[in-house]
Amino acid sequence: MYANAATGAPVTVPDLHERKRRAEKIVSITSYDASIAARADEAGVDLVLVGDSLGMVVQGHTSTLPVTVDAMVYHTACVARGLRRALLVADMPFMSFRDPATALTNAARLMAEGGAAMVKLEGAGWVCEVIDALKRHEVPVCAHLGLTPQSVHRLGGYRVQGRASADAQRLKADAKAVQDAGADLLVLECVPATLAAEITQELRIPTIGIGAGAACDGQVLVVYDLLGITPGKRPRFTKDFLASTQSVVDAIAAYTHAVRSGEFPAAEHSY
Ligand SMILES: Nc1nc(=O)c2c([nH]1)NC[C@@H]1CN(c3ccc(C(=O)N[C@@H](CCC(=O)O)C(=O)O)cc3)CN21
Ligand SMILES: CC(C)C(=O)C(=O)O
Ligand SMILES: [Mg+2]
Repeated sequence: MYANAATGAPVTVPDLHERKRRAEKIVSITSYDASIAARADEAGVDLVLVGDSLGMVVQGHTSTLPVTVDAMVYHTACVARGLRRALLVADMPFMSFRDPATALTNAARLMAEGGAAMVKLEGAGWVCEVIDALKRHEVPVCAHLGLTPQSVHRLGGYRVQGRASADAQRLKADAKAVQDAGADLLVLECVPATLAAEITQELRIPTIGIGAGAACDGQVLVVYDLLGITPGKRPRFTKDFLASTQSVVDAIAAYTHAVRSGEFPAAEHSY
């Protein structure tokens, strides 16, 4: 049984590492407000992410780049008031972690004003030095590799990453590098399922997939995607869980169950 879901005890960073050891899936969704956060907590979600996707799904921009630290702090504080048990993770927005000193200042705001227990940041390379600085100052870190939406102008669109073998090798090396730099968790976004499976097996730290297949140690979805609210063409990796349930809590609970049982994501949601 999932200890924290059964006991109501708060989810901690060591709990997530224990989950990987026991092969128990980690369930995560995004939230941007107290009401959805409360429903996610009630449905048994382990980790709630205040994603910079809020720039697109809340603010209506076409990318995540316009999101400010002030906006992230505001939404993180809103979500914190809705949570009792789930671990609260906040995205560091574009340019907010461009050097270690800036990253420390902004992570401090997300934690002290927003109530986040962990921050997430996209990339490897020079980002490893930032991860190391955050960890030395007791900030738990989630790394994020594969499709990193803050890189949309370099990537040329929201496309699957790591399909060519050279790209796959670089992604594996980056995953090891962020782990060695001190990351506690790794989000893998839009990468082939076989590559995500190999990275998950090679790493000590848990991987959380979005469009990265079922072998990851956990899954995350943008909450409006799993409630079928997002307008326009939906990415392959999403599923509307509200379509077959009666309420928002039931839909989030159905997603939670489907991740824990390994039913979601299926092959049709993977690359
Ligand atoms: N509503 C929402 N859901 C998300 O998952 C999400 C956001 N917004 N905004 C920030 C980023 C952008 N994301 C995206 C957006 C589009 C695709 C997409 O259309 N992917 C194609 C892949 C095409 C290919 O094969 O390369 C797909 O059809 O799934 C993927 C991730 C993920 N994130
Ligand atoms: C989709 C997740 C991983 C994210 O980074 C976001 O919501 O911003
Ligand atoms: Mg994000």
